Amino acid sequence: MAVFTEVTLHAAQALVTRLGLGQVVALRGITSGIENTNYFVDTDDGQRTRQWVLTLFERLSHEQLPFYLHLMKHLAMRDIPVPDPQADATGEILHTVCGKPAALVGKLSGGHQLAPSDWHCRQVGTMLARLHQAGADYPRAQPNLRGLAWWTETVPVVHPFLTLAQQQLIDEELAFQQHLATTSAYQALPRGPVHADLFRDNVMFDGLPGHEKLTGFFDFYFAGVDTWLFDIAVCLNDWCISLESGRLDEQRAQVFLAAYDSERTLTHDELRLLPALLRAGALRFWISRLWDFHLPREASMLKPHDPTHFERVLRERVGNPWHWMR
Ligand SMILES: Nc1ncnc2c1ncn2[C@@H]1O[C@H](COP(=O)(O)OP(=O)(O)O)[C@@H](O)[C@H]1O
Ligand SMILES: N[C@@H](CCOP(=O)(O)O)C(=O)O
Repeated sequence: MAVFTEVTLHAAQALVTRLGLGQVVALRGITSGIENTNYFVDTDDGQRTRQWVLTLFERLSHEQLPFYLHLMKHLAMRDIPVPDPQADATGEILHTVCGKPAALVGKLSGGHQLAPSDWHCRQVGTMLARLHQAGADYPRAQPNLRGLAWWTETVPVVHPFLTLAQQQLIDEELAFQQHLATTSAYQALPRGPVHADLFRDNVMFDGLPGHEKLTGFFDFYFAGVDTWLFDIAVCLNDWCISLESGRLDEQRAQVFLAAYDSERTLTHDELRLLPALLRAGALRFWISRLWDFHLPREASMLKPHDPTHFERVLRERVGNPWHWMR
């Protein structure tokens, strides 16, 4: 469990009072997540009990956070199902709790689909395309802070922890991605705000088994302006693969892409560069998992994700490039 900062009832109540939401009736640390401190908070204002998620940002600064929080508000206002950050009487949505930047957002109903079927992939593909389109006129800009510049800076940091074969793979892939970024086809890819971490555990579904409905995307704290194709690749690499082998499940990948494409038609260059971006998506999470695994931060309870998973995914994407045919 990632509770980097212990939040007292007193501190939670002070925020809830400032937001005019009544009394805190329950406060419990959340037993997952690796970036931020998260708590479920239930409040009662005398009329009704409501459920929230309190996030204390452990790495992101007060300067970086307005991009994410206002993006969530922007998307929520355009009917994309995302948690809406709560404002105080002055309209401020970025708060301070225990000396850390913090936000209080609505709790989404339902749970994760950790073994997704075509049914779930279709809904995620459709909603991702809607999110990209709804975000296109978002006025703030911030690059994907886990993009190429960060990979370039972080690969040397994790290098000493790798075998020679791993060093070779990571170096070659980084060089490949650095070259790709200089090409005119890559630079012309459509772009805008992307979630950039839309894994199975960042989407909620609710409803009876086999009929679950997507209730929301959350955890926007890796979002940034990047190519829409990168977001698609991150999703394919998680929603549409066999977790054991890292191989793409072609059926689910077809369904995901067809659903996305029916909302926003993928361009010729997006289809052509998809195999390269699938590699980029794998590299990005291999690096961050290596970094979290070998250079962990202090946390009261924390279970790092397995880096070897994305090493396998990357080897697969390099060895078996996959092209989608409409
Ligand atoms: N808005 C929300 N609604 C419902 N559950 C949430 C919400 N935000 C976070 N959670 C729960 O908290 C867990 C950890 O949140 P997450 O954002 O993934 O943490 P981290 O940013 O530390 O990786 C999620 O897996 C989910 O169960
Ligand atoms: N999805 C990433 C880790 C980011 O953590 P999250 O809990 O915020 O999704 C991974 O799987 O490596």
